[in-house]
Amino acid sequence: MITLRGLTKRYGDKVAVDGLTLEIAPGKVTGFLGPNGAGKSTTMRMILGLDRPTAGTALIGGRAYASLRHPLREVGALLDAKAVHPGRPARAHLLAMARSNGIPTTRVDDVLETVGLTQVARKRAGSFSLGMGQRLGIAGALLGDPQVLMFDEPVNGLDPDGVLWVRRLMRSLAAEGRTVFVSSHLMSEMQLTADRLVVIGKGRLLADAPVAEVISSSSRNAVRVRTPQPDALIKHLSAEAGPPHLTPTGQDELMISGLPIERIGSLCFEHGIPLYELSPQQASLEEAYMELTGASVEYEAGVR
Ligand SMILES: Nc1ncnc2c1ncn2[C@@H]1O[C@H](COP(=O)(O)OP(=O)(O)OP(=O)(O)O)[C@@H](O)[C@H]1O
Repeated sequence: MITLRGLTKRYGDKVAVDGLTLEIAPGKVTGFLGPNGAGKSTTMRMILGLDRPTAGTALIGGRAYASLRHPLREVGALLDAKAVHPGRPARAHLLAMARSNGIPTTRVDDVLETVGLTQVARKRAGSFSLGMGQRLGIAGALLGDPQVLMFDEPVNGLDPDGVLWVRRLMRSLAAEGRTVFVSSHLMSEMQLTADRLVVIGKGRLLADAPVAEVISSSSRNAVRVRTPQPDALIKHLSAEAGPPHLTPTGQDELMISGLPIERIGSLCFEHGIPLYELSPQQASLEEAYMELTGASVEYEAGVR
């Protein structure tokens, strides 16, 4: 469990993280989303004691990182895969980490095997590709067999095979009852990997809910209706209290949002309007995310 209470970080006038209060529960993959500069890395750094909060607290299993005797056995993290001495072989890097945290050295070969780096364990980390570097970073996070794991953009640079492997790894770590907190900009990947989402913008909490709830709250959820009598349907829909939003998408086709599918079906039945299609159109996580964060995007490219 990770617990944040009023967690705040200011850099001069800039508020990077603004009063975050939330719990990241065990047994789940919690995705951490937000536009560039939203404060995700700063939040993770404060949880790991790498940045000092201006106000508030961040606790791991009820304790501050600084008070953990063997931190790697409590929390494993991949923040920056490049933060490895380039001249040091992968195995030596992990051995040094293990020794400084009272972790048996047999774990080193176990995690090298888990991440698929056994064959290249004696090669210098500096010679690794981006994807191999990510795998080494993940090996470091897993080394102490911790209950809490945090990954900042873990699939960055991985090929499709690697992306699938990371997804399965996150799911299996959560299934073992661990707390898995992972940031990403890849919405389709998060939709497949996460149980729950924490979305922030300009340092503030925008959403903290199960993935399905974040998606269902989007106004992009709609119902597609095909009927030979669209005008009759439009007339009856307009008479509804709180009229729905209608978009004609073809000669005999309408997209309707803001009215339950059951009500649309009943209206058609009551007024004898034939239906050729009545189907829910679910918003993607990407659409829901864009809607949530629209007002919080800090670095926006000009439209060309
Ligand atoms: N050491 C620092 N000094 C000053 N400002 C900082 C520092 N570190 C971060 N910031 C600012 O704090 C804000 C949050 O940055 P942070 O890196 O946490 O965002 P992020 O959500 O991780 O972004 P990205 O998705 O681009 O990685 C940004 O505006 C950033 O410029």
